[in-house]
Amino acid sequence: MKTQTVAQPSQIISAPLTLALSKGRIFDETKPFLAEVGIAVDGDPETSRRLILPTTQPNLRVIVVRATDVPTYVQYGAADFGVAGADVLLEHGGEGLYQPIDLKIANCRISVAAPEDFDYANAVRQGARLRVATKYLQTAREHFAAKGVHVDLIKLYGSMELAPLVGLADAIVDLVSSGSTLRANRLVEVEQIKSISSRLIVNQAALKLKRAALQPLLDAFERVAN
Ligand SMILES: Nc1ncnc2c1ncn2[C@@H]1O[C@H](COP(=O)(O)OP(=O)(O)OP(=O)(O)O)[C@@H](O)[C@H]1O
Ligand SMILES: O=P(O)(O)OC[C@H]1O[C@H](OP(=O)(O)OP(=O)(O)O)[C@H](O)[C@@H]1O
Repeated sequence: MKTQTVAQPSQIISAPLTLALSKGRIFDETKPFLAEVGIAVDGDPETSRRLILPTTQPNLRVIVVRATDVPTYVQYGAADFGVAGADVLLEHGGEGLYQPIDLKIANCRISVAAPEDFDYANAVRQGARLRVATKYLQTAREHFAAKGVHVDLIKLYGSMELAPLVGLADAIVDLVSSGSTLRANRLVEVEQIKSISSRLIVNQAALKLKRAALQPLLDAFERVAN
């Protein structure tokens, strides 16, 4: 990721825009993209309960939503654009969204993991029916269907690593980055399904109706990403 200095923000946003971000890594890792065009967010979602944050550019505000909700806000036009992980976009389906830029942030992978003492390869070979816990039902369903593995999927909303430790599931489908969460819970990654990074997503109608306002920001995001 490289940064450059370009035009003053007052010159570049010609209509009111709303950017949807989730707090944590997406918020933190999006800040350098805004800094590229001289914009800073006024407020910190880690310490503030405010969900609408102004920025140093009067025509840009940030809304703070759950990571899984970012595509929904953008799809319905409640936000003009946003940043969402490919994992979240795969589950959402991408309807109504234009996905122009891979920002190459929040990099990880979505994988199958199982307890160290579970012979996953053998279970698959023998055609066993596996119980798999995940919040990524769509991705998991497609992955196992493509392999011809029969699975019962159990929907969870977090802490997937716990499920095999207490007998809820044989395996999980979850995000892996450093691998430390798996190691801490004596799980091993048995299959990598897909590399994940975050994308800029834009409401398709906003792209047409607010193109002049959005384009300089899209250009700046593209410059920083590449
Ligand atoms: N350990 C990780 N390392 C790198 N990127 C990650 C990691 N975990 C998640 N991500 C990426 O960052 C995105 C946001 O993750 P984050 O942990 O902030 O939200 P979340 O808790 O998964 O979402 P929600 O609050 O909706 O359940 C994920 O969708 C994924 O693309
Ligand atoms: O391989 P690792 O580096 O351990 O990262 C993987 C963990 O990160 C994600 O969780 P979450 O976003 O809740 O965890 P984090 O914010 O603490 O990374 C994911 O659901 C894993 O639990």
